[in-house]
Amino acid sequence: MLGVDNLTVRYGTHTALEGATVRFEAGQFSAVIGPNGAGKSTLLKVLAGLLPDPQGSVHFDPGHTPRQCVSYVPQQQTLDWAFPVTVWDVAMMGRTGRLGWLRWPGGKDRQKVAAALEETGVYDLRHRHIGALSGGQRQRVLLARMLAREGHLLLLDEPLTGVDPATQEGLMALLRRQADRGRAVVMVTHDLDQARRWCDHLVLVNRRIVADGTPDEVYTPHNIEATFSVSHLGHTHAEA
Ligand SMILES: Nc1ncnc2c1ncn2[C@@H]1O[C@H](COP(=O)(O)OP(=O)(O)OP(=O)(O)O)[C@@H](O)[C@H]1O
Repeated sequence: MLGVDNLTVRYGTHTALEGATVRFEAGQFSAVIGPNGAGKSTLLKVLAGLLPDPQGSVHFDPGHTPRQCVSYVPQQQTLDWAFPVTVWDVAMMGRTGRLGWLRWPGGKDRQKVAAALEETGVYDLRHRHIGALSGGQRQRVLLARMLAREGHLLLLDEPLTGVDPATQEGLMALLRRQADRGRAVVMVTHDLDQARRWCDHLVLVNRRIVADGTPDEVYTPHNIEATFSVSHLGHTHAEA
C-alpha cells in the first residue's frame, strides 16, 4: 500500500538514508525504531511526500497522491504552540485540508471534529488556546487532527514523547484500532517495549534498514546490537 524502493536521502554531503526498501500495509501497525539520527523522521517525511525528489522510488495506494491519503503527525516540538488558535481550530485543520478553497466547514465536518476530540479525550478542552495545554494534551490534539482528516495512511513521528504511561496505553490502543479498521499506521518511536506489545510490524533503521518483519522475527539480540550499538565517536555498525 505504501513503501519505498532503494531510497537514498542526502542532506548536502550527509547521507541520512541509504538503499532503504520497505513496505507498509493496510491493516498493519508498524513501528520504525532506531537511534538518534538514524533517518527515521527522514523516512516518514519521504512517505508523507514532504521531501522533494528523493533518490529511489516511493509507492502509494494506487490512484492516490500523498496529499489525498496521508495524515502526518510531526514531532510535537517542531510545531509553534504559541500560534493563536484553539484546540477545536487545530482539529478542524484536519478537515479544512480536505475542503478545498470554496467550501466552509459544514455540519458533517463539525461532527467529525467533535468525534475525533471525544476519541482522544480532549473534547472538554476544545475552547482552550493550544499554548495552554500540557505535553500529553498537545499530543492528543495532534491525534484528533489526524483522526478528523480520515486518511488511509497514518504517519506519526514519536507520538509517545512526553506522554504519561496511562495515556500512552490509550494512544497505542487508539492507533491499534485504526490499523484494525484497515488503515496503515506507521509510528516512529524509541519505545521498543510498547512497539513489541502493540505493533505487528517492526522496522529497525540505522541509516539502512537493519531488519524488517514481525516483532518475533526482528527482535533478536543481533538485530538490536546492529541497530543501537554506538561507539564514543558516534560510528555504528550500520556505517561499517
Ligand atoms: N534538514 C536537514 N539538513 C541537514 N541534515 C539533516 C536535516 N534533517 C535531518 N538531518 C540529518 O539527517 C540525519 C537523520 O535525521 P532524522 O531526523 O531522520 O533522524 P531520526 O532517526 O528521526 O533522529 P531522532 O531520533 O533524533 O529524531 C541526522 O544526522 C540529521 O542531523
